[in-house]
Amino acid sequence: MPADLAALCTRWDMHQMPADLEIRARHRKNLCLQYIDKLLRRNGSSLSSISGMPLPDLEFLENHINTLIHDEICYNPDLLREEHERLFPSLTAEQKIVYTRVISAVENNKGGFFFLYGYGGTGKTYIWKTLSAAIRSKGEIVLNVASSGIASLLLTGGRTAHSRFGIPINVNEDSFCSITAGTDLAALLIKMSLIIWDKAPMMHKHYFEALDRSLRDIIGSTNPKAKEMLFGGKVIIFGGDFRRILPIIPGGTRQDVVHTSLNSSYIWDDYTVLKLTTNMRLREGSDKSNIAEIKEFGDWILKMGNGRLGGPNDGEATVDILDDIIISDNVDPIASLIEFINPSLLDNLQDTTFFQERAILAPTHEVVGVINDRLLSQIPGEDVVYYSSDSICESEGVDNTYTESLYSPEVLNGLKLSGN
Ligand SMILES: Nc1ncnc2c1ncn2[C@@H]1O[C@H](COP(=O)(O)OP(=O)(O)OP(=O)(O)O)[C@@H](O)[C@H]1O
Repeated sequence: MPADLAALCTRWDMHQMPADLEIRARHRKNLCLQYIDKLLRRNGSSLSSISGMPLPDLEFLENHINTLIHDEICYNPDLLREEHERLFPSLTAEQKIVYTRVISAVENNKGGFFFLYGYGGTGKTYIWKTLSAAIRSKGEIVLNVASSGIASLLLTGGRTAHSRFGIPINVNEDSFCSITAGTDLAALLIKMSLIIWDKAPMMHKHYFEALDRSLRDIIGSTNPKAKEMLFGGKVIIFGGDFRRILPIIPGGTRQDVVHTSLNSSYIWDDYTVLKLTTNMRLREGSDKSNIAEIKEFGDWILKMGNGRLGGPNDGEATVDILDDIIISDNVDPIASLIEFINPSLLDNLQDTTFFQERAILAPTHEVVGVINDRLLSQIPGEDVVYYSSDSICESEGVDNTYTESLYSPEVLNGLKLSGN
């Protein structure tokens, strides 16, 4: 939080407003404060929690609507209907079954917990988009979340589950999300019709259990029956593939990992599994030159996930990796990887789509750091470092100035945490 934010407030210019809208200085200031408050609330804070900050006038507070709900219902219904009309007819038979089951559960309003199981390319994201368009076009709320930031980018209005539900970083079997009754977030959760949670299997079961307890609590405050219902009687659909990344337990055994998975949770007793089995990346109309290659890779990765490569094994095997996904440069593999993903980097620096179309994924933050440093060293000009956060989350139990002082911005910025 910049220290001169209060001064900044008074200088804020309404250049974002339509030219024909004349707003007097007092109104301008209040709109500005309301806007900053909205940004803060999206990130679990508010103007009132920062000492010395002015608040919007009561006049504006009276008109204040729940910005979280507003954000979720402000989609253009005509565009959503068009999108739905485009996507729905092309759903395959198995995709339509998923769609119908979920839509029926939402319409019945009696809750439902689904798991959509399908390996990569079977069209899970396609279904999320179709479901979201169908429900949002009616003015209802769909919360699209994913277990990782990068996966959440694929969803319309997607957020990480952590930030959307205020899930604490350190959870245990008794944890709750940081959602307080009566807040904007609580009202959003009471009002929403469907939660879509993509790439769910990579999260520890305690995250889902924390959400279950919190929803029962929050929704139960308006409807006592919800306390006895899974996820407070809301419809929730998880998606993913257990062959991919499971929860990471530092130093954990195979049994530890299995024990922390979603399907080892008490919530799994009430699930309905829906399955997708057709690789839509190989459908008619796909780029023919790539189909054979995609099919070969798809079959190989599926066998790998099913433990069918490297002969009979009990979870450990020596597997031959396909030649085309191996970096054969033993001398400077990082440089080769960067060159492979970003060919002619310097010639493409001004091309705005160049970096949007490529990404290097790495298993740990250390490796991300090494690759980043190498890549940045190739780009001419001075480095500028922007930190995403330099204060500790209140939900982590930092409630006094002494503890806060232990976590200075320098300490926080020096941490290399696991996670996504
Ligand atoms: N019914 C469909 N009609 C046309 N294209 C489809 C259909 N279903 C999926 N696709 C396309 O197939 C490709 C793969 O689908 P999608 O990304 O939804 O799969 P996914 O299961 O989410 O994959 P991953 O798990 O790897 O993220 C996408 O290009 C998508 O647009």
